[in-house]
Amino acid sequence: MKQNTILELKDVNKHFRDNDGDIFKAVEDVSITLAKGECIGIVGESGCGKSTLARIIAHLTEVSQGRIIFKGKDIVKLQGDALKAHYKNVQMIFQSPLDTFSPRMTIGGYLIEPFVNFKLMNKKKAYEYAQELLDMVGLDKDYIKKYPNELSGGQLQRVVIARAIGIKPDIIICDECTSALDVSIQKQIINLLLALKEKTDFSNVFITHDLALAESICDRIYVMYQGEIVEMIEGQNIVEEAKHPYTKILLSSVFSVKNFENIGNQRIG
Ligand SMILES: Nc1ncnc2c1ncn2[C@@H]1O[C@H](COP(=O)(O)OP(=O)(O)OP(=O)(O)O)[C@@H](O)[C@H]1O
Repeated sequence: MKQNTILELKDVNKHFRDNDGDIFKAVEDVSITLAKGECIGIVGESGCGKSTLARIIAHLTEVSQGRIIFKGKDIVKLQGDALKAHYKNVQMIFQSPLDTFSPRMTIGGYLIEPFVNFKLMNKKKAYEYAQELLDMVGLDKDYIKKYPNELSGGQLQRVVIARAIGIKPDIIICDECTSALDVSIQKQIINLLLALKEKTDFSNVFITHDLALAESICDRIYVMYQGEIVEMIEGQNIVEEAKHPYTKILLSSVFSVKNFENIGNQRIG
């Protein structure tokens, strides 16, 4: 393990049983590492096991086999209070922000929930902090009183990011966190994540089917195919470095790097 490694998955497997009782291997012998402040990408087509792997990292799904070393300790068997405490360390941002909210809870209520639940601060302090967080993600402080249906998808995703950042986790997992948004809004959210990452130095697991997007923001990319990691590539050089036939197919079918670069160069503030 490298000195600055924050997370290491060693030969992790997740098997499900289908309706006939047969075993289905959703994640097979996956080994990955994540260093402090690093952004790794997990890329692959729908159904290859990306979300299952994300849930394993966040400890929302138990592994069938393998080890998960977080800050030097195996966390696979964490339970009770220790597990509850660990949930603070890893935050997830999902594809569809609206699913994350209860329609009857205000944005303020949503934002203060973890701080009050984890007993990190009292309600008054949490409300003040929630306003700071809204400001940090480029939303007006008055949004605290609004309900989810009064915000756009992009604004809701900013609120989700605000809450995740506010907990000061070591790791943020973004699971297709921009896929449900319009292209221009996607770019704003990515730029926001990059800016916040610079400020707060969290480590990032970025899950996407979009190799171009992964290439533009990740330090390293793991390519996943049918539950296995088939290739690991250092970011920025996917086209030159890709060796595995599956990665090459992804490259040729999923996107045009050139087109994305043209859009990608126009940063939205
Ligand atoms: N709880 C479960 N029980 C049975 N099979 C499951 C379960 N969760 C996931 N799977 C199966 O595991 C495989 C991987 O699913 P997963 O959601 O991890 O893929 P994915 O790459 O994230 O796909 P997508 O991008 O479409 O979400 C799929 O075939 C899925 O049907």
